[in-house]
Amino acid sequence: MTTTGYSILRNPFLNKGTAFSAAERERLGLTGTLPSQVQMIEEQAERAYKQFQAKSPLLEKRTFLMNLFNENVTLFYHLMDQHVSEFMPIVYDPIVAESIEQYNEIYTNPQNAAFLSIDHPENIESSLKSVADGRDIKLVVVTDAEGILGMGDWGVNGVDIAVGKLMVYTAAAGIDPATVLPVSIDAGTNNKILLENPLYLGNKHERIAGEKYLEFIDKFVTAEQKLFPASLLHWEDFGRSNAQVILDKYKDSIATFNDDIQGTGMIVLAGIFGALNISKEKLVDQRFLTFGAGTAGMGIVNQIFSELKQAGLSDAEARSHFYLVDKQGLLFDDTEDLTEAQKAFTRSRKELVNSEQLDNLEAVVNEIRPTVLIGTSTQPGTFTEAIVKSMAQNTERPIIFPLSNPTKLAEATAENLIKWTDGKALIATGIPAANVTYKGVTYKIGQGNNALIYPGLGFGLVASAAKLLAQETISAAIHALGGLVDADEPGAAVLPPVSNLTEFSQKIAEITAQSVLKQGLNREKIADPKQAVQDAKWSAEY
Ligand SMILES: NC(=O)c1ccc[n+]([C@@H]2O[C@H](COP(=O)([O-])OP(=O)(O)OC[C@H]3O[C@@H](n4cnc5c(N)ncnc54)[C@H](O)[C@@H]3O)[C@@H](O)[C@H]2O)c1
Ligand SMILES: O=C(O)C[C@H](O)C(=O)O
Ligand SMILES: [Mn+2]
Repeated sequence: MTTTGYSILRNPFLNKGTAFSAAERERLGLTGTLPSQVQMIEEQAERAYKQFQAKSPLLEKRTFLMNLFNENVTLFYHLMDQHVSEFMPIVYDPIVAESIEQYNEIYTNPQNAAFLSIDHPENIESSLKSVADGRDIKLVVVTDAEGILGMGDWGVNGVDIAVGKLMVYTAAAGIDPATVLPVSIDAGTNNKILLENPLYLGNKHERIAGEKYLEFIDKFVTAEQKLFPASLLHWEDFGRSNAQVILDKYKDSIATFNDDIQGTGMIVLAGIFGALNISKEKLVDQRFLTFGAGTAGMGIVNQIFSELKQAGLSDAEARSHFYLVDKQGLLFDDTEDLTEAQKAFTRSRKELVNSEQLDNLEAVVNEIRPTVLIGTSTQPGTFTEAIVKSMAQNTERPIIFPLSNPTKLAEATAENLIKWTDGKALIATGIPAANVTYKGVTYKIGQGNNALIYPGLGFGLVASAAKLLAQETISAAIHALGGLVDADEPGAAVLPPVSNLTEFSQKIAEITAQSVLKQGLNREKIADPKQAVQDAKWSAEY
């Protein structure tokens, strides 16, 4: 990195803008390049926030923040620290979805992301090196954008989700933004809108799949590990047919996790624990219905399954708690087109006399009377009044999590769920939801989004120099978060509020680091895990 003159003003990791002192200006060859007043970061943040407030609509606010990030990373995070609940939905879900849809039209600056093209595997290593620009990379978020949120294939546009996820990492947990790298794997796209858009910035051909794709992924992992051997590799928004395959291939040899599978499984189980704290019920007494048994749905099922087994249930007993509904209806062992992950949790037709009729969610809810209903289907409005009322008839405190993102894809709104169950439903939604006031009680709605857990988990792994992520660590982090609910407050949420994100991310990071050390999975010697987390924490000050 060049560190003098205009090159420093144009380097977002080093730039302080008007906050460079007279001495620094002198030393760095900046005298005369800035107005004479030297400002504090607080003054810069005040000005930036006023500029932010003047922008409308939210997508414009997002563009403003991205430009600020491109100019001065420290100032961006200083401001985000002050307004985390306000900025989260803009920097991240749901507004990130709009920015992805309009990426080619609103494109400004690649935000220090690496763009890897499937047509040029020979460039993987040199590209990663160029983008890192000598920085010591500790965390990589990679997407191939085949399954962006619930919106499907968005080709190179999907890079924004990797950027957004990393912004949440720093704002929530305090990972040094100079040590992170967003990566777009451009394997082509099957999205016709993009292929027909003359402004499309990615590879203008169909998605490459199969052997060639997996070879490219392998080359990427090899290069990434070679260049950044101390890094954690986070997979985001891969398609259903690749996400689990890739995770299984690498999870036992490097520090890695898939956010949609594992992060989502973790946040949902933490939310269920929060709900059970409120209803004073037990996990082993629940019947789980997952609507949309894809990447996230199966990640959730497997996480709960693992917890049930830890509670002493046999494999068969634990499996008997689950019912999966996908496009085909309730999944039976003779259903066609089952995925590998689904096969372990199908039902037998013998157990249900009217199995032929169980081809839609309503029939299944009426028949099996779930106590927990999870939506990861990408199908908006599918938790209908009839379905929700049926659940409420059969269980005192139904746990209902419509998790599909972004906003337009949610299976139900929190407001309707409260109304239809007369305030009985225990709810978490994928995107942020406002409080719901009903019959004099104000219900707070937890955000069941993996963003509430992956930053603490990932930061804890980085801070403890973890070689691998073990199930035991995942479980420890879940319990840490699920226990943070104030169960006795009327209308309590099942998860802690985003406004406390930095506090609970710190706690999750500490628990994660402790667990890594307990299992001897740390690459380096670390005396005190809490101290290691503290020492690794970056703060947005000059
Ligand atoms: N809140 C969170 O933290 C979180 C985390 C991950 C994913 N999600 C959301 O979950 C949704 C699914 O994501 P994914 O990564 O699992 O995608 P995916 O494509 O892997 O899975 C979606 C599943 O839904 C099924 N489906 C489609 N139409 C259906 C229908 N009509 N009825 C029943 N099932 C149907 C698909 O066959 C597939 O199995 C997305 O909207 C995503 O934003 C939320
Ligand atoms: O990105 C999000 O908001 C959560 C999750 O990873 C998703 O894919 O929906
Ligand atoms: Mn995701």
